Amino acid sequence: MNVDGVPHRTIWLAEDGWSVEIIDQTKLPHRFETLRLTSLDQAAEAIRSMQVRGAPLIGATAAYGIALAMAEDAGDAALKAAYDSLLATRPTAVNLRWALDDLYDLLQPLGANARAAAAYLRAAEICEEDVALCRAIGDRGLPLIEAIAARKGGAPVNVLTHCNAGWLATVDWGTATAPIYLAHDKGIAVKVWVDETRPRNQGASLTAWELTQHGVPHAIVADNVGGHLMQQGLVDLCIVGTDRTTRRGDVCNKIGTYLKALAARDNGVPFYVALPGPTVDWTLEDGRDVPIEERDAREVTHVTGRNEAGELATVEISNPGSPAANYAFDVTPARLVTGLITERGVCEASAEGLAGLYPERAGRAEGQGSLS
Ligand SMILES: CSC[C@H]1O[C@H](OP(=O)(O)O)[C@H](O)[C@@H]1O
Repeated sequence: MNVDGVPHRTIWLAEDGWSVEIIDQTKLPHRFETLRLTSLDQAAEAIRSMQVRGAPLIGATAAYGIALAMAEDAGDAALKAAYDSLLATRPTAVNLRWALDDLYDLLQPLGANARAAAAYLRAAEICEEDVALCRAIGDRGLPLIEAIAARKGGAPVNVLTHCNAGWLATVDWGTATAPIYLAHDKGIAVKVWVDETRPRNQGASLTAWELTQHGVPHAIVADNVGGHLMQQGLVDLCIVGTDRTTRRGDVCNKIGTYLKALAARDNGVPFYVALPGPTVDWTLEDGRDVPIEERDAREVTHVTGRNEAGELATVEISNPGSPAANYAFDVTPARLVTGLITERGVCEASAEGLAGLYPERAGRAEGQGSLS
């Protein structure tokens, strides 16, 4: 999407043809800085430190991480070590394992001298595929917003979203935001309630920044406000992203998503989840089996922002010495999900719904072991 009017993606091959550039999302919204990755370790650290984040973007970065590793050493041991190193960065987004398996299955049969070129080619393909998948999610989700707009006779469609499932979470377009961007570009009045999304504040710092860049009306709200907005009839639709959705439609997403789904159900607000095919984990049935990342407690006890002097600073916001728990994701059971917006269409959050859109994958899933 555009940054100050200039088209950008979140990750791209540098002009030297081998290093990889990313937007350093830990600096947003106060600094727009790009970072050049020149090694496997830098790619792994970019994922681990959330310089890049969001399931599809994590997958794309991992793919380029393998390519960077192959550029240095394309031997069997190096390939396996790169796979293991990147897999260990973050446990929840299934796109990470999906991309690593894709690259490994492609490269393992090749001779070492062919692996680097093949890896870079496939990483670029994964990025292009993600852009197309997310754009298609926009097309598939747009009618949901249009139908509400028609009912409201021109009054804004109020959409609540959680965390950042925007173009910063993908290579471009985003998942939850793709229908919003298309509706806005089509002249439909939308207003986005942006959950700040503690503790990393991806909503307040990333989604709000994206929407501002695109000119989409929005308001940041504290995470605990959403239920009140729904009770007051101020939310017409919830659209969130996901890091891993099981084959029966259980949705693992940023912590707090489950609570929003409960409030939506209690208030009759449609609750949709937007995802591309690679975010479905066909090997898992029950969402309670999805590995939930626990991150550093310091992300809860401290916050980074811009001080009065305009400098980025980190401050302690909690009682010094008090322990903190930092669960990064939760699972929304399929029964609370109105529908899944995928690049192939909108379906029920159920095994039948997903199998109907992805018959070739549902069939293969029988008997597969679970992905970690
Ligand atoms: C389109 S995937 C976006 C998904 O990823 C975010 O998690 P994180 O920022 O920790 O990578 C969040 O769960 C979003 O919904």
